[in-house]
Amino acid sequence: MFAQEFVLKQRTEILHALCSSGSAEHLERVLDILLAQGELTWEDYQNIQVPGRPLFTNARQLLDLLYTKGLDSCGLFLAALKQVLPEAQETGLSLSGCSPNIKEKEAQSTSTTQMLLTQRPSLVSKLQSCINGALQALVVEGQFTSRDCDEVRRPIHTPSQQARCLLDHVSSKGDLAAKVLLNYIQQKQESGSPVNQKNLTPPKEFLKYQKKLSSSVSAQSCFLSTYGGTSHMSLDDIYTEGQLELAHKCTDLHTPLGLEDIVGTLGTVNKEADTVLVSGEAGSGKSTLLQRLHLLWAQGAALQDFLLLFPFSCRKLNSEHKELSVQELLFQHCCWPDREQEQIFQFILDHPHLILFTFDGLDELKQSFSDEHRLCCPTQHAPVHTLLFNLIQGSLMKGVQKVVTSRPEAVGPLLKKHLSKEVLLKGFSPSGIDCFVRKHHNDSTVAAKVLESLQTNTALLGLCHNPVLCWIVSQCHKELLGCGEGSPQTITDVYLMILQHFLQHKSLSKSTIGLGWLHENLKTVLHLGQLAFEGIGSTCYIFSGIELDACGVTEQDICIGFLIQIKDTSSAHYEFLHVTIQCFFAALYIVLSGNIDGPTIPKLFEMQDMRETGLSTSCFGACLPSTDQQKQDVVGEDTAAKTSDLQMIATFVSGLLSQRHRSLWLHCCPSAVMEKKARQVVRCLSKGMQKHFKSIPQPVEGEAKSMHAMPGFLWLIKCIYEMQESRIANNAMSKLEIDHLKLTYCNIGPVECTALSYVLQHLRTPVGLQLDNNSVGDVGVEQLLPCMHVCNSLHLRNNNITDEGIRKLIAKGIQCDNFRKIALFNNKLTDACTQQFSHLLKTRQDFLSLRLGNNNITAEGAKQLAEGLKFNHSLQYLGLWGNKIGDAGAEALASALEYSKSLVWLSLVGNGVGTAGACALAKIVKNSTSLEHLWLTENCITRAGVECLIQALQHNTHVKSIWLQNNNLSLEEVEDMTQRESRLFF
Ligand SMILES: Nc1ncnc2c1ncn2[C@@H]1O[C@H](COP(=O)(O)OP(=O)(O)OP(=O)(O)O)[C@@H](O)[C@H]1O
Repeated sequence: MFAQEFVLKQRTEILHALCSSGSAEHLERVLDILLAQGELTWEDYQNIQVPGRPLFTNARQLLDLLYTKGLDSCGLFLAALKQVLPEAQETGLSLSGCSPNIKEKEAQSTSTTQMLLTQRPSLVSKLQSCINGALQALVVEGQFTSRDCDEVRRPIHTPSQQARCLLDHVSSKGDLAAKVLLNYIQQKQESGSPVNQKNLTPPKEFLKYQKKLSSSVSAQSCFLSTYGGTSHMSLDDIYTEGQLELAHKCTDLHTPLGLEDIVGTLGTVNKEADTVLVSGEAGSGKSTLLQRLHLLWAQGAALQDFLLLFPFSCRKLNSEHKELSVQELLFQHCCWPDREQEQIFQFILDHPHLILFTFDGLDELKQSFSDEHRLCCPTQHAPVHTLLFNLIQGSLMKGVQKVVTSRPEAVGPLLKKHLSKEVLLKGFSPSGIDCFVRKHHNDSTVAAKVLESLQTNTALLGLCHNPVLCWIVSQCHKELLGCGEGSPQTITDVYLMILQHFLQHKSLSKSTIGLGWLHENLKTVLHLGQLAFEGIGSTCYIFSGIELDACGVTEQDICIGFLIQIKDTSSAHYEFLHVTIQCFFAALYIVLSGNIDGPTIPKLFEMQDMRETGLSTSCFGACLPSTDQQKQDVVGEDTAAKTSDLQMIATFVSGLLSQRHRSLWLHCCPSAVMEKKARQVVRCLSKGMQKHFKSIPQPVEGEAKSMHAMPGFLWLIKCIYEMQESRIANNAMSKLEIDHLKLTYCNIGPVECTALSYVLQHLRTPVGLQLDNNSVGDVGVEQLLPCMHVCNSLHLRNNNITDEGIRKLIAKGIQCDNFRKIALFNNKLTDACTQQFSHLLKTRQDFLSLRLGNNNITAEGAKQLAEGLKFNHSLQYLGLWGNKIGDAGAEALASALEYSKSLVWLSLVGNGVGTAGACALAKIVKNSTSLEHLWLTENCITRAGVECLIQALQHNTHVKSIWLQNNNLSLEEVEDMTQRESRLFF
């Protein structure tokens, strides 16, 4: 059959092959090849790839065009299709007889930009793994602006789409940009492959093993388990970039951390170690991130410096009770070599730097990390956890790179010693939430409605920064959009929503209306609850059929969808969709089961105290039914995961027993029992808070009474928030008398801000709230508004806050009489927010301190601030270090502050104010009757500028110091001027 006729006759099959996955990737790869071949012009390409148009329409457009172009074009298309989708033939599309594989055009004597086109397919593949590096090279060479970078890095793009977008941008910039990019890729290739990988020819059997491992990794990682029982969603289609940060911030990092940076050298603090830790809260996306890395490696799109990648799940390793050697661990748990095992293993031992191990969920391992049992010999047998700990330390198979994930609680100092670096995964950014919701919903109208409803419920929006909650909200969009006023506010509300969603959608009886849905499914909830509860007690997240039977879990219960079958185990084993769902069911069991006795709830809440006092946390075992002696024996192991799980269960128990959910349990449990359990929770929370308050040291005379958060404080606050009863919050806080509450480096995001604000608004006396170095963000700022009236100062250094957050914060702050100081260093503020501050200064004649250091404020912003300062008579501290106000900004401030009677301290360090700026500022030095300290370090000021300041100082005795380090002054000048004026500091 001629190619043209084939394209016409098999049109439906071709369209199906190209588009049925829902992902645009296949079509785009075919287009890449045709562009490279010159078969499609740039104009053709743009007519086909119309953004926002359905994928099928784009594909049809391509087929129509090819048909009109004729026989050769159709032939080349079919060959391209065969190259992109070799498996298409198995799905009924016969491509045999089509033209042979296409090779990219040799780079003829074309321009460099044309080379981007002719080599497009391979460039797309190479670039995916190094987008950030390529962007940085283009920025450094002045070819790209930060706006270009943002365009390319739009989170809605998959890595391959980012690569294409980068190529298109570079093409539009011309030959020079193209040259920079091609040079970068070449250098990356040369330096990227370790020296001995370049000339390395691994044995044939090794290459076969590599292929087998890679296809098994690909098969394991291409789907997400949370979509397992509900719909089909490939990881490629749903994966959304999370926010990654180095635990030890590195100052020269200008671009956000990318996936490949996790294993790169960036941010390494211990060069001797080979283990990177990715830590993050439950549901922050650690397993999904590893899954993404695995898939990219298997697709050849990232981590190509590693010949083999061995993925391990600590959850699964828990069920390995035999002693193994490392060789058995690798081959039995990841991929079995069909031949020449010894040869393959020897190759691995000889080239450790070409091997990557990943261990997901170290916190779920039954044993806590220890370095007691040393092991160096790869053939020696040992319990799996001993092998794992020795691999992490590098005593076994030194040089193999390891990536380990864990919740933060599990990371003790013992483990930290062996880490090359720690990367924090902080869930989705606001744009990540947007992107995820759009990817989750095929129907863009539904996505828009969900996003709109999140904008009107910022407490819920805050929760969606956690991907697992974002997934639930997207999954339950119908319930969400239908609930109007009563839309979810707390974590418990969100999990109740998914409970209702699954029970009503999958249960056989559809008659559930009103609140009856829970009562009708009570048995299922109790069966799953018992399984979850006992599992947590014994650090068990995987359940056999026998264990399911023991808790009465039936086939029908499984069909509801909360339990999913684990694929790669010999007999049927199940796990909960996510560990947070297991915790939720355990909490439901505590609330609903008649088997739960009196001390269970107090014991659950005492966990935190015990951890703080160093006691064993195995008491949860004592809550288990007394018949289950065998399980109680294993409960002795105290893992960090368990503490985190128990905290989460306690949070859910608080929410489930809150007054507003009581009606749900009406027909499920005697109300007297419910009341009793609720009273227990309230008592525990009140006791916990009292204990915290008692621990606050008495202030030294003359100093503020300050409270530093202790572990557990935020958790207690979150439990109080779950109860949504202001009486409880009021009782808890009204007795607290402190001047300053310090919660720095506490991993506070929007969710914690919501709870904090809910509770703090009940304080009787105002406090200084210090939240420096957290992840508050604009959404968190909005959550803090209800407690602004009790904050006399607010410290939000380094919290990812933008002008948008400030707009809302200041609009509220202006109305709060107590609010007098704000510190916002190291955020993302620009001139756009200075108008708000100007308004604040004009309106509030009692405002004392404004610190905006290290943001992006320029002369325009300084002029705006000056407008407000002209009318302000109270401000004492103004800090603008590390901005870019220049001489024009300095002049504006100087005019506004020249006769200030309040300003005591002014910092303009590192602002490029220059000599002209210094001379202008001399006016304040000369005429202000209040100024004491002026900071002008690092400002390119020359002798002439300092002379102006010296002259001004002659008129003023109030000024105590002017700091002038690192300006444009010679040693002689410094010596001379120091002698003339002792208040100058160089
Ligand atoms: N980057 C992401 N893109 C899309 N969905 C995600 C992403 N990260 C997480 N999710 C969603 O959230 C769910 C939970 O994420 P995941 O299991 O990776 O969290 P985790 O941090 O490993 O949790 P835990 O510590 O409790 O095991 C996933 O199953 C998926 O539905």
